[in-house]
Order: sequence, then structure tokens, then C-alpha cells
Amino acid sequence: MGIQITPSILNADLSRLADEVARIPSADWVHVDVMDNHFVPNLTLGLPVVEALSKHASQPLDAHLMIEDADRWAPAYAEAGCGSVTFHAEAAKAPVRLAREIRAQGARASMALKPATPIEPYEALLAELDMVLIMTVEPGFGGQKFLDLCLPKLRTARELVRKHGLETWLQVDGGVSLETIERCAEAGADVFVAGSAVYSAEDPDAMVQALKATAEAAAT
Ligand SMILES: O=C(CO)[C@H](O)[C@H](O)COP(=O)(O)O
Ligand SMILES: [Fe+2]
Repeated sequence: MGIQITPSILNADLSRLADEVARIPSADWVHVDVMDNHFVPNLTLGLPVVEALSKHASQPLDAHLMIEDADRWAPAYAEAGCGSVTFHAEAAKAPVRLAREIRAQGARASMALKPATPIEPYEALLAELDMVLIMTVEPGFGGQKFLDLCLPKLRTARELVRKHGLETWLQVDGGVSLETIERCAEAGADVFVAGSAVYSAEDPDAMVQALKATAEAAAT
């Protein structure tokens, strides 16, 4: 698939979501951060808003569920029309069953790891996943500083995907900008979430294109 950019709408104008998404036609996906004020200390939006937005976005939605009861809710986001659904490893009680349920609903299944969660215990699970999200900030808020300490885990994830001959995408999320995206691409990421970098830019779509070009140059 090559390099893909999935802007997060967390720092967009939430009162005009469909318009905000229309400002980024070059994006491959639209990243939607769902927070429940339990798994993370912040509350954003849920299933009805995601369902409504999926009907107005020209790109598929990439739902990032920062919620405690992932086993119960994640398949519903696939059913609501998301193209990709990411649950957190720290929240899922039965990740294999959950990944299979998401895929059965026709969406890509993805699992996220917080900065302190290692990838090695999940090696056998990789074949069940279409994507792994390596968080590069503590989940909960946009606009945080990129954590370089997450890069070795990204390299390990890339080695494991190669070792098993898989096509699992590796996504990074948190503090991704023109300044940090090269490091992520060099370490093996191929899907890049960028929230504040895109929506604080004067021309958000030009920023999406610049991020993509920078990651492509670093990955080759
Ligand atoms: O999952 C997230 C936070 O938990 C967001 O997707 C992420 O922080 C995007 O925002 P930014 O690019 O500003 O860091
Ligand atoms: Fe996110």
C-alpha cells in the first residue's frame, strides 16, 4: 500500500466535522479518536457521531477506540461503517475474538499499544491483525510532544512483521509532524496519524501532502 496519511480530527473544529474532513481531500483515511473518560482522562465522541460522519466523508474512517469496554463496542464501530477499527491491547479481554469479530463485519482489525506496553507478548497475535498502532504519546490528548522512546518498539514490530511474512500495517499516532515523521518512517511505520500538525496548518491539505512526501522520501 505504501505510505498513508490519516489526519486526526481531534483538534479540528468539532462543530463542523463534515466541513473539516472536506478540507483534506489528499488524506487516505480520517482518524477518529473515541475516548470514554475511563480508559483515558478525556471524553470525545461516540458511535452516533462516527456513524453520521462516515456518511459524509469521502475517505474511510479509521476509528481509534480509547475505551475500557473494547470487547463490547469495537465490532459496533465496524458495523457503523468504519474501514478500520483499532482497540487497545490494554483494554481488550479477548483480543483474538475481537479482531475476528471486526474482520467479520468487513473492517480492518487493528490493535494499539500505549508507550509502556511491549510488542513481544503479542507476536502470535499479529496474523490476526491488519494493523498495529504504536502510540507515540500517552493517549488522551492531541498536541502532545512526540516520544522518541517509542521508536525501538516500532523497529521491533517491523522486524516481527517481516519475520512472519505478514502485510500488517504499522501506524504511529501522537506528535507526528514534519519534524518527527522521518524518524517514524525510517523505523518502519507506513501509516501516519497527524492531528494538530494538519489542523493547525494554514492549508491542511498541503500539510497532508508534505507529510506524505517527507515520509516517502525517508522510507526509501
Ligand atoms: O490518539 C490520539 C491522542 O490520544 C490522537 O490521535 C493524537 O494525539 C493526534 O493528535 P496530535 O497529532 O496532535 O498528537
Ligand atoms: Fe488517535
